[in-house]
Amino acid sequence: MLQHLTDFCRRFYQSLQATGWYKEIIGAGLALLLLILLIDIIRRRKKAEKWPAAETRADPAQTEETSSGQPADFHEIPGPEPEQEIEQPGPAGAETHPSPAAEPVAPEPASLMDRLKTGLGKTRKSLAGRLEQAFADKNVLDRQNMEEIEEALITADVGMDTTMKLIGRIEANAAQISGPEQLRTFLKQEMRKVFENVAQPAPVAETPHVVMVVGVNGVGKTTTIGKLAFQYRCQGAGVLIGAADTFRAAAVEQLTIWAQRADAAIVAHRENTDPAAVAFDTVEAGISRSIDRVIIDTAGRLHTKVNLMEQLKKIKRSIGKKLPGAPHEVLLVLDATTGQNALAQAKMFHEGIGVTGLILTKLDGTARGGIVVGICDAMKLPIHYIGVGEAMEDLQPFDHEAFIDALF
Ligand SMILES: Nc1nc2c(ncn2[C@@H]2O[C@H](COP(=O)(O)OP(=O)(O)OP(=O)(O)O)[C@@H](O)[C@H]2O)c(=O)[nH]1
Repeated sequence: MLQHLTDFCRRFYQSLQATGWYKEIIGAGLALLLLILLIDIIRRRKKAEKWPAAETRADPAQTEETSSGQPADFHEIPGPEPEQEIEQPGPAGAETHPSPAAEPVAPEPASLMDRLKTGLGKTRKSLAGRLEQAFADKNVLDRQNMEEIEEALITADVGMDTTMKLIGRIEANAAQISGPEQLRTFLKQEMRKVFENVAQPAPVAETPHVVMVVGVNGVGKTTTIGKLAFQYRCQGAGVLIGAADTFRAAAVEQLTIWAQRADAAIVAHRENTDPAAVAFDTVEAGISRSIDRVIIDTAGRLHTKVNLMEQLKKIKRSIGKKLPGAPHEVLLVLDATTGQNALAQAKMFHEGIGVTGLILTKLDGTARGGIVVGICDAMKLPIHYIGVGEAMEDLQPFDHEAFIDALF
């Protein structure tokens, strides 16, 4: 064999020599090789710049026949390099271990507060400015500055009902308030009561902890799921996302990109597959692989005649069928810039499927951050997270003390 190869090479070299321009051919071959190498290096650099986090993807979901009886048509994130995988589960009930990539990366507390303050800057500027203005030429509360305070709260989108409650409390305590500083302290104290009057998010007690995420289109649901997955990964949890918004191919693609960036696995079926089947299969994969957190994305609008709430109820039932007691949370994503519209959506979803907590996004882009107080007061639902920017780290666990401090 080696002999044949050597003979072939010798004959090829001799025939090249016979042509008289063999040097040019070898030179051109080498130049072509160099060019290919150069293009490959540039391509790799560009890829690394675009998706720095995508190189540490988590393991995709299982690919065997789905529980819904369909052939496995998952289109998943390709598997990671072996050393980057989420550790495979041990026997049922065994503790799961995060992959090396899932080492907790605690965000710096100082920068969290800074980001919150920066995000709420517009609301703070408007609210604090108006409250200051109300006492510009006096140091007592009267009808005129009470009206200005009321206007300031309504402009910040605290909502009519909550504003009227706060105004009533200010009037009842008018003797203590003679300037903007005292008013701020009093309002902080009253807002604190609103938040403390609401049940706190339930602790994570079961594995997998299943979170169903709902909300109308455009509120930032996909982005929020990516950021949420990132938060969980930072806590060292293994995360599996179910792409149950199957009515838009773009939604699955977008979610897949966010999953890659957050280093989470994803289960996605073909477009128009029954979303309840995707949810069922995701929970099944989560159980079989001892994943800590399962996040189910859902549609915000349907292109068919199926009623959205009926669809969401079906998804919820299908999750519960696979894992009794799940979903453990139904989180509603609301766009804070839509003000009272967000409150209307909260009422609609809560009546329709029973929401357990809220996530308010885009608080950085609005002077109406008071909606957080109003919505919490009206719905008596805990706020789990707030979005204060478009970056991966810009979803923050809601801390009402930090929020109130950033608001004034
Ligand atoms: N400034 C800011 N932008 C945000 C925030 N959260 C989401 N966004 C932006 O809002 C836009 C919509 O976000 P998506 O995640 O695509 O919203 P969606 O609800 O999934 O909407 P569809 O894809 O239409 O279903 C994107 O440009 C996000 O970057 C936030 O907290 N602050």
